[in-house]
Amino acid sequence: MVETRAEDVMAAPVNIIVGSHVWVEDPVQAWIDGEVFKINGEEVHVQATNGKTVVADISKVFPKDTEASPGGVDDMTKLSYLHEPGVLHNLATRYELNEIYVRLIFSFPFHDLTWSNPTYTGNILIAINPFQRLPHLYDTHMMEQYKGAQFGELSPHVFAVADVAYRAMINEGRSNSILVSGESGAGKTETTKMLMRYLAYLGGRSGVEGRTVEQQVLESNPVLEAFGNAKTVRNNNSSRFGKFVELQFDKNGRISGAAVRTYLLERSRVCQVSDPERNYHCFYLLCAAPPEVREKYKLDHPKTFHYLNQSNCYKLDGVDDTEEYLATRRAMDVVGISEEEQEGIFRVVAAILHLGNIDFGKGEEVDSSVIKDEKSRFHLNTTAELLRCDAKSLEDALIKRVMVTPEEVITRTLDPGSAAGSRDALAKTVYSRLFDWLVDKINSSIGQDPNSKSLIGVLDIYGFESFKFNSFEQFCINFTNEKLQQHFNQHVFKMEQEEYTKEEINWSYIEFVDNQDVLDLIEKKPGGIIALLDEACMFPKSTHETFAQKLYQTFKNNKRFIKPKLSRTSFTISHYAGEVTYLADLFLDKNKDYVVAEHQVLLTASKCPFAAGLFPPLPEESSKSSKFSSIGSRFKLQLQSLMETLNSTEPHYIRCVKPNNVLKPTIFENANIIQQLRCGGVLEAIRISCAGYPTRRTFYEFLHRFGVLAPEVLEGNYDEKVACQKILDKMGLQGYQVT
Ligand SMILES: Nc1ncnc2c1ncn2[C@@H]1O[C@H](COP(=O)(O)OP(=O)(O)OP(=O)(O)O)[C@@H](O)[C@H]1O
Repeated sequence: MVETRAEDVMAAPVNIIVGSHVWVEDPVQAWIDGEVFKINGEEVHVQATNGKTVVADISKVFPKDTEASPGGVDDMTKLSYLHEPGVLHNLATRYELNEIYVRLIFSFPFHDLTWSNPTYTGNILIAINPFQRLPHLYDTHMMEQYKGAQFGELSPHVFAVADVAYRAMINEGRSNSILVSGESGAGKTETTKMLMRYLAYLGGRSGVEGRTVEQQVLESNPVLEAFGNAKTVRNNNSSRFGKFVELQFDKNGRISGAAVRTYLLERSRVCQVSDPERNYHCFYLLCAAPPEVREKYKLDHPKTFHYLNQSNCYKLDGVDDTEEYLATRRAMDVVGISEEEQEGIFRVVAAILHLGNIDFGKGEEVDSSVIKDEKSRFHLNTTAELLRCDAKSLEDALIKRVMVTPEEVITRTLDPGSAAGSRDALAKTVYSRLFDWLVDKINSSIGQDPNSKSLIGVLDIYGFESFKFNSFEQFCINFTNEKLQQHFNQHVFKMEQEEYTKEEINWSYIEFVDNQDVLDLIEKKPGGIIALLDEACMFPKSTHETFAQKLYQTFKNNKRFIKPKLSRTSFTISHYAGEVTYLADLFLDKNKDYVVAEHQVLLTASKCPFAAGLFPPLPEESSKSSKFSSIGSRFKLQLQSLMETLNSTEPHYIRCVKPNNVLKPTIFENANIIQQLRCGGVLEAIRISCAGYPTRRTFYEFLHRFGVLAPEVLEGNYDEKVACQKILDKMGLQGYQVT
């Protein structure tokens, strides 16, 4: 078999001659194809098929495969030229035919072209969101087909990934993980659900009635979605948290337990929504509940609530909130949330809405406030009723702060702005505690299998983000992606090296982008950004400006850190996927992770066991000691533990791609997709792959395709292998291997 390195066959300028069919860059289309009509030194003149004439540097001109299959190929490594325009064109061709999956197999010099003994390790499945239901792709018939099918025999599919992970687990007794990534709206959650359905199908108990583990796992999705998903500009059903679902299997390959871990719920959404987005689904579905429920909670149309009416969007196309309410209740039944608990949950949700309607006016004393009017008083009383706490205590907890000094106890009042801030802080805390409670409940009700030796984990986590304005949330998200990228690099790199050594193939060190320096910049202790942020949060006099100055000083010579000119509070990190500028303005507030003592006391004393249960009394010690906890550091620890779990598994990668920003079928935006392939590490994987030996051909295939280059060789009566060697020598190619 002949293996050629990508550089040798694809980008070599020597291949580009007048008459060559090529790809050239285009500011609008990203890449356009055409024919070379003139070459002037390094300058290549191309007549593009869209009528344009383009002059490009020869290093930016790539050969086009004129013999490419009109339907595209299901595996990128079957492309003759594995370069960016080729990859993009292949995806576009397939997407047009509603073939939304393409795989990229890392190129190891397996001799066996039938792929009868491959591992799925090192493959990436690229999934392009179809933005339309394709039921035939996911029905039971399809699941039956993929069950135990030889890898590569059927088209690429999420089921194939899950099937390989499951088989690998059964056969080798190893844990596996499937990492699903992509930007918001790319299809991660849908993909994850499909994976879970298929794994439940493989590892479920057929014909068992009642609440099985697999049913509970599947039904935990609608519950988590009702409380953790919202409509955003980028996705009508956007998960505002990261999720790792761990399915545990017994020795017979049956699902015996499961655990859900969640990451960083977006708390600010509870009290701040911008048009045309929505708050979390649960608020709207409760406002659309049957009349007796709404009456009980004194609910009205969402537009009457401050936390919902900051945006004009109340309804979602094609979604009936009343039906969603009932479906959520049913799902809660299945996952084992009792009637009483459900009552408590919705009472808390309603209380948050009423809480948001409490406004404050100026009090008589300086910097003090009062409940603004009768309407606010009504909502204050209703909130207290729903939370089963004393209305006066609630009022005090919102507008007063008690400070205990060694000498005396001082009561300080808050001005109306601070009181509103205190109200919002309470709403966010209660909501995030509620969400964590749901996750814990789902976990305890599904149950863990302590005897399970192997698991399959599915990670559905936010992809790299870079907006016009980026804040602490994007910082944490991009930190996550740096971690995952490092995991990916290490895995692929290690694996390639092992394969090459096994095959006794000469290879040079593949220089891949190592992002350890970015990770150090962010998480190193002491001295990394998270550590400096914690320090700033602990120091009472810090402001976002002093924090930013500290960063500028500390990382003056760090090549991954840039201080933007003219800015006093923003900083830029050079991430693996590109530069992102963060506004430090809210970093300190957003990093602080403490519950106002007055809020804690208020809710601990609630007569509603459910609400009080969300605020267990703090152990004596921790309330006294000033042990500092921050969102950033806690998240860092969570990520560390996730990485440890992932490192003990065999990973499989699915990169979801969002083909357009209008969320419509059939629209394929080249530049947008290229950007995602870059951020998602796909192009990097191709680069690593190209540095190896990605193009594999049997001797027969090679002779058939390239024999024309040396007809005399074909005529000679050579052994196939020798003939291949002669062709390669004649063409002066270097870096190939014949094995
Ligand atoms: N395989 C699919 N078939 C049909 N529709 C899909 C598929 N994948 C995604 N979609 C559509 O795209 C929408 C967005 O997908 P999804 O919610 O899975 O994105 P996401 O990557 O999880 O986004 P976020 O990060 O915002 O949660 C879905 O609501 C659905 O309408």
